[in-house]
Amino acid sequence: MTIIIEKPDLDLQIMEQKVQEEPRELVLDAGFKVQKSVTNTGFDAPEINSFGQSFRDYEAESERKETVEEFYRLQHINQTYDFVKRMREEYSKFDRAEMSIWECCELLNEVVDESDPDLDEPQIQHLLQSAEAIRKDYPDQDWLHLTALIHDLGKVLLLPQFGGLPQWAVVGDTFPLGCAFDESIIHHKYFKGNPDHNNPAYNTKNGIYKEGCGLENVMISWGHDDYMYLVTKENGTTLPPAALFIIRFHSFYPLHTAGAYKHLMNKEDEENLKWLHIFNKYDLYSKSKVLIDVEEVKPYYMSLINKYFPTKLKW
Ligand SMILES: O[C@H]1[C@H](O)[C@@H](O)[C@H](O)[C@@H](O)[C@H]1O
Ligand SMILES: [Fe+2]
Ligand SMILES: [Fe+2]
Repeated sequence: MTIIIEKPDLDLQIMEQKVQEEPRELVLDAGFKVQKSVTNTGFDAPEINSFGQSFRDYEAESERKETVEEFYRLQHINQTYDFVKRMREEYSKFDRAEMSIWECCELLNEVVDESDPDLDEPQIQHLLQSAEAIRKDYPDQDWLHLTALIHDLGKVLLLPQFGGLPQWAVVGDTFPLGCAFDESIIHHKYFKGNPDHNNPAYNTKNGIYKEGCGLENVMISWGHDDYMYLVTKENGTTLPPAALFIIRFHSFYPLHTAGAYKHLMNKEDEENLKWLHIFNKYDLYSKSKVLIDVEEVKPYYMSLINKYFPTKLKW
């Protein structure tokens, strides 16, 4: 069956205008300390998370610190070039489920992410919180609302039906394989236990890659980002390329926040990275204890899902 879906028109200039506009107000949490954003994306980023700490502070003493650090120890030891290659092959069969995007959102009700120092709510709340926040500031970019809604759906890999992968193979920040692990990666010290770290083919700045080869050609640690990117592509979405880029690289903090690995980017990546920078603010700073009423916003997101995706997808 061929499904024809109207192609969205993506106007990059709209983004250029938006970035210069005055920030709008976004109240995330009652009594939350809200700071005028240091970024110019029109989003008031809160200074502290729901645990009273700065966002992404991996050294702060908190109830989650130990769990998060142990998570990164395992992730850094086990994510190797060969592992990622095997996982990509395995999950490119798309033989685990047939379901709609919304069904997958509901599955995420069961999932809690052990790598995240800022959030311990069910993941469906994170999807809706980030989508609603970005929708408020970019009302005309409906593709961006939907991208936010789906960006973490790959976390279903944690569920038995999708292989029940361990947390280190699903969540957390990502980084490239096949070249040196950059110092900016959280808890970098644990890479000492990774076999690739001592492999001369993989431990130089460029490793197996050529400068400017394009991120499309770079092997990235396996997890919810790469999986959801594969699923989205395979099922013939009409979302624009920037959406796929966001999905695949949203956890690539070493690149989008620390500025590492830029030598691997090409021209197209540079354009897409602008969108990822915008997206990242909403992904990170919308995490809050004020929950969204799922049933209330469902009709809006259903309309976007129908616009950009087939009814059932292969997972
Ligand atoms: O802990 C978080 C979480 O797992 C996010 O979904 C991911 O995108 C982040 O990069 C990661 O650090
Ligand atoms: Fe994520
Ligand atoms: Fe997220």
